[in-house]
Amino acid sequence: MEHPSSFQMANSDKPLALSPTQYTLPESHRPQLDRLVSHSSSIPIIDLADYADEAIRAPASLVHQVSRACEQHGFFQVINHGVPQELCARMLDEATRIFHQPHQEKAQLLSDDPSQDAARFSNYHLRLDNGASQDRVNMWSECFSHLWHQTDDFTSKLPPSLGSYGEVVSEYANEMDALVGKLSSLISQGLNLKNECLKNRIGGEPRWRVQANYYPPSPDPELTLGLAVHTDPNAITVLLQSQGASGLQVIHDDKWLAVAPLPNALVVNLGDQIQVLSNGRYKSVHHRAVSSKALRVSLAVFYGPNKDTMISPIEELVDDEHPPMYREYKMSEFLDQFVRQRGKRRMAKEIFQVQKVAE
Ligand SMILES: O=C(O)CCC(=O)C(=O)O
Ligand SMILES: [Fe+2]
Repeated sequence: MEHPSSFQMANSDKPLALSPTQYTLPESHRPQLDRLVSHSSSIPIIDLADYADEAIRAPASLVHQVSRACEQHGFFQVINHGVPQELCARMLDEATRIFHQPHQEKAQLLSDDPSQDAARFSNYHLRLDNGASQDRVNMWSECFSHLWHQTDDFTSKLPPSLGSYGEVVSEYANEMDALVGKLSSLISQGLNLKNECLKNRIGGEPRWRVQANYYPPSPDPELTLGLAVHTDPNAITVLLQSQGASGLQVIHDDKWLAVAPLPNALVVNLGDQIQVLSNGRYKSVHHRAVSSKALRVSLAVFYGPNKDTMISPIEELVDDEHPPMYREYKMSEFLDQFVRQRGKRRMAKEIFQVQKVAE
């Protein structure tokens, strides 16, 4: 058995052993997998077959399904989403391959700086409260992330060592652009807004970030975590996950709900900016990735406002009965907060919440 040292988990060809200090969660932070709410219930599954063009009004039943999912779960899966199945498979293969590159190649892109926009490998951690015998625990995962721009030279900005990853992610991200267009239109319609309202508020030069997550088989899934509980800081996230092992869990009614990988489905979740723009009507929901005995790979595409964009609740959603829940802020302010609270259960949007005045 091998103890994974810094960032070589995906490179080991032997089963990994748990080092007691680096990756083992103290009892107070273990995932308590046996307390999971039953696998029979899940997040909504929404069929997009009847919605091909973001500019047209969607059938009322579809808008209703999306709106209910956004209000009640903040998460749903989409099927018949228009992204070719063969491309999704290639994308996951490429993501898996880059984690298997020789460690020396990956080490050159290793960075602990969360504000870095260029491609980087990293490993998340959980900061423990003062007084615990250890102050941090590494997550049982490796991540690779970078910004994506819809420009011709995007792939040339990625390190050449990544090989064909660049072309595939570019093709995939173009598909995400089309899908996110449909999703933001449906979400706008659910809020009784014009189709293009959310897209306009997020802005003509949105920030797109891609993050591949590699979760190696864990010797004891009860003692490790793939990704600690968090909400996404962007507007809309689309997650592609490998088949087989399930790992994503979302909070629903104060309980953990597992999001089973469905063939040919993509997981959609709302990020913090939709909660703010919708004046609290649609929820950015806490989620985490738990470990399992099998390998799991996922690839998240994050769509959100760029750093210069001003964000505040949309005027049409504010009235006497629904006063603004958040003050206006610049997205860079939000991201600064997000980085500052790293390793913790973040409360970034709460910083911008309008305090209720006691009557
Ligand atoms: O891998 C997953 O299921 C979750 C990934 C995730 O939440 C993230 O990258 O923000
Ligand atoms: Fe997430």
